Amino acid sequence: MKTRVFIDGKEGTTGLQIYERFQNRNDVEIMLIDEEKRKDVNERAKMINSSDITFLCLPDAAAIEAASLCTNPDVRIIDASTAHRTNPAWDYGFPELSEKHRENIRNSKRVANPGCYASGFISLVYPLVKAGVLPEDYPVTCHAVSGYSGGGKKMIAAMESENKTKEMYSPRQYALGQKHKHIPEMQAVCGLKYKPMFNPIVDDYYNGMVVSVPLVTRCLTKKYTPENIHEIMAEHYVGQHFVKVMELGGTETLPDGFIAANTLAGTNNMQIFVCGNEDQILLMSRFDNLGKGASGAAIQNMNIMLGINEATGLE
Ligand SMILES: NC(=O)C1=CN([C@@H]2O[C@H](COP(=O)(O)OP(=O)(O)OC[C@H]3O[C@@H](n4cnc5c(N)ncnc54)[C@H](OP(=O)(O)O)[C@@H]3O)[C@@H](O)[C@H]2O)C=CC1
Ligand SMILES: CC(=O)N[C@@H](CCC(=O)OP(=O)(O)O)C(=O)O
Repeated sequence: MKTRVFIDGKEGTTGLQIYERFQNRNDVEIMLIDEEKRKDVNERAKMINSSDITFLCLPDAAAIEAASLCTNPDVRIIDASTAHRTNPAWDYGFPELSEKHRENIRNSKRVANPGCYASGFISLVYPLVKAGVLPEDYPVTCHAVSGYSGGGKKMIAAMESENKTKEMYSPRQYALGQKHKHIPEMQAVCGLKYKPMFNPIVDDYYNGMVVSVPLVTRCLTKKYTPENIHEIMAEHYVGQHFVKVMELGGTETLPDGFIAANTLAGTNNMQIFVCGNEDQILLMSRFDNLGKGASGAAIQNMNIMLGINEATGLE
């Protein structure tokens, strides 16, 4: 029997990508809502309650509303929005973090898909807190660059409009007040005592991102070298299909010393780099904000929930 899937917000950036990634799958039946009724609460409630799995690809308020419309206890929900990521009643959809995360997702009725920047940050910080390398009170800082599709339909329209201003052709740093919506999940999932400083930059290309976390080795729980950190990261992600720890220093992958943010666009892969020297270590995570940062991760989570190969439809 096919899995009946409803995508609430199918006309948006994430919803459309999920829909497109299902096109070659014959184990899934996509439930289509009448175009004029796609924002009609009663019609959406009907669709949600007659699905096996519903994806929420909506602004936060609409995602909270959609979850409250679900009265059928058998329906499983995967929410791509920020709304439920630190809600303890929901499971955080990052299966590579630990066997427990994967098992929780497998058995879950409510999965919160990680934020794109948060995915990169957590992929770097979580293993080091867990291994006791990074003290919980470390003053973590993070810089990141994203393609403009991360801003959804509105930003895409602005970046592709004829009225694009001169500034929009250059990288633009934002969230200057340190209130970015991903900071709470970064702190909570990693178990950090204090909020990380987070400095995102959006640039003039469609998709792909790099998230960087610098570490000063004298402030770690003891003196660690890049080799030590690389070994810990490699061990943490050993055997993972989508998350790979690259060679130390990026010597083969980045021979010219540049890390471009768009090379994994269109994939669900994530590459982790450990660079630097014995005083200062730079950790970087590269992936697609629309892939492992959104729709790819959402489908990977669905595959795990269905008990099938997690890479189904994602190659
Ligand atoms: N873009 C990205 O890289 C990522 C986005 N996300 C998250 O996923 C969610 C969706 O983001 P994204 O796809 O970028 O956003 P978009 O703005 O591209 O799409 C949102 C969609 O939801 C629709 N919508 C809005 N309100 C309602 C409602 N009440 N009922 C039904 N549909 C509604 C919109 O309709 P209309 O077409 O009329 O505007 C639009 O089609 C957000 O919470 C976002 O934060 C998560 C990870 C990455
Ligand atoms: C470039 C850009 O604007 N990016 C978005 C984040 C995209 C994303 O992942 O948002 P979710 O929280 O829904 O996951 C932002 O900074 O708000």
